[in-house]
Amino acid sequence: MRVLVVNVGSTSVKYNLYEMDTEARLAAGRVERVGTADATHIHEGGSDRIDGRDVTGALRAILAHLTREGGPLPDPTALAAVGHRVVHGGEQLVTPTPVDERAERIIEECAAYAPLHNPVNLAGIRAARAVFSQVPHVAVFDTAFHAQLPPHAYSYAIPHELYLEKGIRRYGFHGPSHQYMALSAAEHLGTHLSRLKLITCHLGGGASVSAIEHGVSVETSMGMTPLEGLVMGTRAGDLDPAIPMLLAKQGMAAGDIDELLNRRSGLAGLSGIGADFRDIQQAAEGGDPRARLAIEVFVHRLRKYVGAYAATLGGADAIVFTGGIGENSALVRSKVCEGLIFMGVALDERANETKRAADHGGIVEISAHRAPTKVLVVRTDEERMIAREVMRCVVGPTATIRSVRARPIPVGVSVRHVHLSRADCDALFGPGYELTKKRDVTQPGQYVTRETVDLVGPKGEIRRVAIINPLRKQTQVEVARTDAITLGVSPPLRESGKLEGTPGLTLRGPAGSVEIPSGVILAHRHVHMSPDEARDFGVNDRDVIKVRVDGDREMTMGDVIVRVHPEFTLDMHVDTDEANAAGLTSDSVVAFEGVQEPRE
Ligand SMILES: Nc1ncnc2c1ncn2[C@@H]1O[C@H](COP(=O)(O)OP(=O)(O)O)[C@@H](O)[C@H]1O
Ligand SMILES: CC(=O)OP(=O)(O)O
Ligand SMILES: [Mg+2]
Repeated sequence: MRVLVVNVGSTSVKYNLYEMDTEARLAAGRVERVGTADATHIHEGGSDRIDGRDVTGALRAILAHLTREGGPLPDPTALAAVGHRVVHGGEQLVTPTPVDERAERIIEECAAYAPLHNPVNLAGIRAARAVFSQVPHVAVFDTAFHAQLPPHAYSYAIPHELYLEKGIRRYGFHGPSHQYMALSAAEHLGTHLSRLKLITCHLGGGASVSAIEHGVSVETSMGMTPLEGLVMGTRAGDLDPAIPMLLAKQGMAAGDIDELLNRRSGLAGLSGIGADFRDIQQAAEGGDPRARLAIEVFVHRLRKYVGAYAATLGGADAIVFTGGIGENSALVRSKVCEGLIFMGVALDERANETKRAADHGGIVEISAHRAPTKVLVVRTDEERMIAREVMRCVVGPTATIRSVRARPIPVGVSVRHVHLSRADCDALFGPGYELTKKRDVTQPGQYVTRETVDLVGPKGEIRRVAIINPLRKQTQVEVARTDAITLGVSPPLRESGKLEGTPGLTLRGPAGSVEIPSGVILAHRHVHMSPDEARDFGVNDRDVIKVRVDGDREMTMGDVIVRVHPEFTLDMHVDTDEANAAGLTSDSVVAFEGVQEPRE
């Protein structure tokens, strides 16, 4: 089932299209500078200027791109649902909600609490509902992951009636990102979430930090609105609440105060340069004192929260960083962690400087080897979390993949087959015979032929065995152990092409028989993948990995060899014995569990 996730920001529309059976990302892109004459759609194939004067225009361009000939969604009705990130749903909308008129109305009402986000989120929903009118739309709220904050964390120390009557309390935001960080950290550390205490820092345009205990958010820095807490691109974060009152008394209008604290403060206000951390970092390196101050205030505030949350949790097993700044700024991570040795934090500065989450399957450890508190950098994936919630909402809880980083690998069950050499093909089918194509197999350029051969062994024979073309240098016969017993041969477990010392067999075709002296193997299970996919998994060619098989015959399969080649597509090959033992078919997926042995 295909799910499109749309994340509409103030100036951009980001989207991801997933095949949720495997969580494969079929397309991803964004339209930048929405609302201007320069709206640009950036996608896998490059970038196009589009008519994106409003969100509807941007979504039309995205739809046209997805449904183009040869695109990932040739038939728009193949879409199962559209998921929308919505920042605030107030008290009424917390769990993922199918969008209808009532939901739209509540999101509109909550715009007062998230002025930078809800209006554009709603515009995105309305435009997408117009463009994709046939499918369900689901709103997934930033607040959901914080729904279990305890009362002592969500209550402000103001008259309790204000909570009871007006719902004034801490809600917390960036839920999908904090959840993703927690799940990734648990997978990386090989410990169940229920045994972990984590401090997760999402540092992007907006920034927030959460304390997560047993997988539950127990404290978070954003409040009633996404204005409280850390220093952000244009938002002030924490400040004495008397300041806006003073400004109001001096005649500043409420709308202007809102504008000041939401759009003209934070890094932009302190530095006078703008909201982009890269520009500020560059200016600071050039000696600009206001840029330096902006970074110092940013880091100081974050350290304060990290220390406070360590106290809240009674210590932390890991600190996790993500978001444009968290993922990319070694400077910020280094300054935040400086002097936190009292709570077990020590960075491996070299790893901090050089390692990138994106190059290590989305998560990388940058703490010193024996430091008790791990420091992790994660490439967040809010959209994947949202897509899962959409599936839960539309199809039901069983539809979602449990593993977090969920990197499922499709399975191809490889039935016994033969690869022929030119000479053996001639002997079996006649000189110069050209085998004809029946159907493609998953690896590009390879196909099953209409012709078959019989295998004749000392104990028995197996008729009409498939041939896979193109021809090879040496004939190779791949059988399952059960087949080998039938034939009366005893081939070793081998990788394709490694045929020294393997037993032979007789092949029988319409034009004659050949006795091959060697070439019979039990194919070693393996995964084909492209270099991009390998990078995504954080594995290298010839690494040995483990995968988990879910289902009625759940098991872990080790000794799976990774084979990387630009022409490979992601696919794990097992033989029929292995497939039957594990209940796998060619429609199954397995979950990547980790590297068992790196290539020596
Ligand atoms: N290499 C980098 N070094 C420092 N900061 C970076 C780097 N790359 C991106 N950033 C910062 O990340 C922030 C944007 O974060 P991001 O998570 O992409 O934004 P958003 O919250 O809008 O989705 C910007 O301040 C940007 O300058
Ligand atoms: C809630 C919030 O601040 O989101 P963003 O970081 O996308 O602005
Ligand atoms: Mg963000």
